[in-house]
Amino acid sequence: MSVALSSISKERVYWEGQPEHCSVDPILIYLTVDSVVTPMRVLESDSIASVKLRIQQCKGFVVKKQKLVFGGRELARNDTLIREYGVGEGNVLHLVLRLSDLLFIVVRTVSGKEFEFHVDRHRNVGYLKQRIRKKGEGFIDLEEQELFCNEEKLDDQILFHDICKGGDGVVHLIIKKSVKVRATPIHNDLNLSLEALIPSERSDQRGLQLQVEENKNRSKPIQIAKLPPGVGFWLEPIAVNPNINFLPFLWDMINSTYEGLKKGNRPIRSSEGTGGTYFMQNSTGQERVSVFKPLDEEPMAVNNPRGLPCSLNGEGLKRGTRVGEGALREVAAYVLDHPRSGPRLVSGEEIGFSGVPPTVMVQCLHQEFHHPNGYACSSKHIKIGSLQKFMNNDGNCEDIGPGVFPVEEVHKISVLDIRMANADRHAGNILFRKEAAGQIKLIPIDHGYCLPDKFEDCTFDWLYWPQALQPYSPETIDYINSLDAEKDIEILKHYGWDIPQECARTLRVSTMLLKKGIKRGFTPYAIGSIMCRENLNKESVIEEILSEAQDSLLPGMEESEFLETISQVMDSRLDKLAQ
Ligand SMILES: Nc1ncnc2c1ncn2[C@@H]1O[C@H](COP(=O)(O)OP(=O)(O)OP(=O)(O)O)[C@@H](O)[C@H]1O
Repeated sequence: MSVALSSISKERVYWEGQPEHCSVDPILIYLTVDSVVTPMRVLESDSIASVKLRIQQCKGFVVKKQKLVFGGRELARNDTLIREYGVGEGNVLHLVLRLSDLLFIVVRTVSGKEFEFHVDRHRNVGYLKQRIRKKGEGFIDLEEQELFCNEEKLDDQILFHDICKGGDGVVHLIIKKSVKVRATPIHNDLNLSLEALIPSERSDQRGLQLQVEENKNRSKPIQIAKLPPGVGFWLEPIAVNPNINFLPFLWDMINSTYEGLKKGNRPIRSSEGTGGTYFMQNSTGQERVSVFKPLDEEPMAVNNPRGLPCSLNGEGLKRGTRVGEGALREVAAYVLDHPRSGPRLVSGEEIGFSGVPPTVMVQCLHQEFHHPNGYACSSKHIKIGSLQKFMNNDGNCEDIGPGVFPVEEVHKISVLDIRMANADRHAGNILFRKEAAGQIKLIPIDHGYCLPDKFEDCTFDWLYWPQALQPYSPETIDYINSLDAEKDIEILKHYGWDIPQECARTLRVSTMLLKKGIKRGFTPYAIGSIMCRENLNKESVIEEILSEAQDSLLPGMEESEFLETISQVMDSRLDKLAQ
């Protein structure tokens, strides 16, 4: 693979901690991040986890925020050796950083009093002022504040994202009355200083000062983006089947997103995720109402904003998926997440058994989306993608230990992932919310890699959570028994997705496995383990079952006969496992 991509950073080629006595010769590979290419030496026998650790040591990017991609495939298994993924001398690895949308902000007054806030990097300065007002009532008069950056007044509308271009940093604010401001951008962190007067200090006529300091390595001033005024937009649901009426709550989501755009509240691109994910705001701009994921910005798609190369053969980042089909799969996951009372078109209920947020296919036009080849307000630039309800949350499951999750919450996710053969269930794709009673609710998101046409990349982080070892409750067993893969395929067709035969087979086989598993009293762990590979090169039990059935496949055999064979092979394998 060619590496003449851009300037090569002058960092050390050799890693610190490289064992000198190492018997295996190191290989030279190239790491690209933000279009900067860094040569690095690693051992072919290094695991993905140790390569990530080296990247953390060298570049400071926290391991769990790293996603490595090579040859169009995510190097998702941390315990796998890089040579098992086929990485060799001279190859290029793409590093995608999943930055947190939350910034940690410390506001300090001149008297040294400190307040701490977690503020979304897409919030503006005005929003922070409101938070300060609530928290610091009585000693900070925000009416008198003026915030400046680089000697320019910081408008209330300016987003922290535009101030803090680097990683998920800590932001220090000091409030004063002077308008002198200095700003220095930094690589990972941004340190803002905003000094405020407490009432007794106001009399000394000291003013407000915002300083941006920190990171010694870079000195370029921050460019605060001056957004042009809104130039038009478009948002419309796509219904392939004109007989389908969108349920009222879906219209609410679409309409409030539309109103937000109409009021000029621009889509905000998430810092997390490998594809383009945009938070859509309501008409006041104070709330997020939906999340738009355009097809052409998916990982490996032509307009991916994270610098990932285009797929060469059309395969997506996970085996058995196609680039440009993520939105379809997102919608399919919602459509098939039936409420306990039955399919949504009958029950009309918003949230299904597993809690997938309401999702529809839309077309949307806005200049804020990624248009690397220029933008014009024309139908040529309309993007098609999934629009999903924004779910208020307190973070994702990577942020906290799984011990606090209720068993039923983990089980509902396991049911979804097994039947959809989800190839992207890492803990970051489960949001959590603390309910009023202190209970934790899990919200599964990001289903663009479900229903692959092969099981190779299925991985479930919950497999290693203690709740996965608990048996399913009778209610969950009833729900599983009510599932019908044939009806599901019909429902998808009704919604406009004539699912390819191989993906339909995945749905049939995984639903079959789930049902046969619970009949034998298997736990989510036992069923999930059958579906996931233990390591990269060892086929999973489900893959072995399919191969065995394939071997007895006769020319001209109908799909139904093939499934019958799979069923028999599966029975005998499961019976052995049950012994
Ligand atoms: N429905 C939702 N409600 C609230 N936040 C959401 C929702 N969907 C996505 N997000 C936020 O947007 C971020 C990026 O979304 P998402 O994970 O779907 O993108 P992606 O590019 O597919 O990511 P990944 O790298 O995990 O494949 C998530 O980490 C989450 O914080």
